[in-house]
Amino acid sequence: MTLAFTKYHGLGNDFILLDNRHTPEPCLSPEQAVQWCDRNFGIGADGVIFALPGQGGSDYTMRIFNSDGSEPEMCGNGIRCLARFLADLEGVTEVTYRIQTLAGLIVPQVLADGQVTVDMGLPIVAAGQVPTSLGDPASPVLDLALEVAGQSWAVTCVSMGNPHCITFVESVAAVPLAELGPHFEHHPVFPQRTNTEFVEVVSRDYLKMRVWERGAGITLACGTGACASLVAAVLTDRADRRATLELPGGNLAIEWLEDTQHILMTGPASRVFAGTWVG
Ligand SMILES: N[C@@H](CCC[C@H](N)C(=O)O)C(=O)O
Repeated sequence: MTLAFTKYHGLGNDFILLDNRHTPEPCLSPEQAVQWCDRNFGIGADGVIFALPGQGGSDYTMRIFNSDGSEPEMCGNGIRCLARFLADLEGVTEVTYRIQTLAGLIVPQVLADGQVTVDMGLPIVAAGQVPTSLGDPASPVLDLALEVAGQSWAVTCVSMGNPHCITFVESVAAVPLAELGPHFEHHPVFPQRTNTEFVEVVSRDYLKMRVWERGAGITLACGTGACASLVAAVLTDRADRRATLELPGGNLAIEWLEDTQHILMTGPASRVFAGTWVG
């Protein structure tokens, strides 16, 4: 099979972008996505993103397969990369897209300075919709005790269309992420698994975050995770509604708007190389 692809990253969270605008189904299977994401035997990436035709009035549709082949509902760094990819294909430098995703309609705006601002929609905090079996299904999970790997953690759960479990710690550098991540990801209280963020509050407008992603493991950044972490920090009175989220791969600006209750995320999206798969 011969197929053209382009590699992008958002703060080191890297993706293979495929121009799939002419057919409604992804051109790769989940199994092929696993092969393409392999960093030794394939191209190497945290996921594969498909630019599909629009539906229901949207300009385009985004679908994504994680590097383990699972399909998440949304991807924050990924949708910035998709917006940049589409702008590059269309030869424009400033544009706003309406993108349909499994998490609903998401609106990225490509800016002239190279940044991309995304209206990430509404956060979801009712436990039953994250989803988690922790606490009362109709209420938020805020600093609830959860036993993981023989230790009790105070967790807060937020969905940005995909599930996130946020734990506030004194030092993110001290967290044994590779050891703890799989235990959180596959914990029985998360029926669809979960992304797992550890957050250190530097100030009410500056948070440090590290992430173990569902279906991808440790990544350098997670856009939906940064949004979920800001929401968790506001709900537990640790942060204000606008903050910088410092990730190992760089910084994101996140704001939870008072009027619409939508989350805005601003950050870069970088094109790295284009190639042809000949496997
Ligand atoms: N890194 C992404 C999240 C990608 C999906 C995640 N692994 C999941 O399965 O929910 C982001 O930037 O949001």
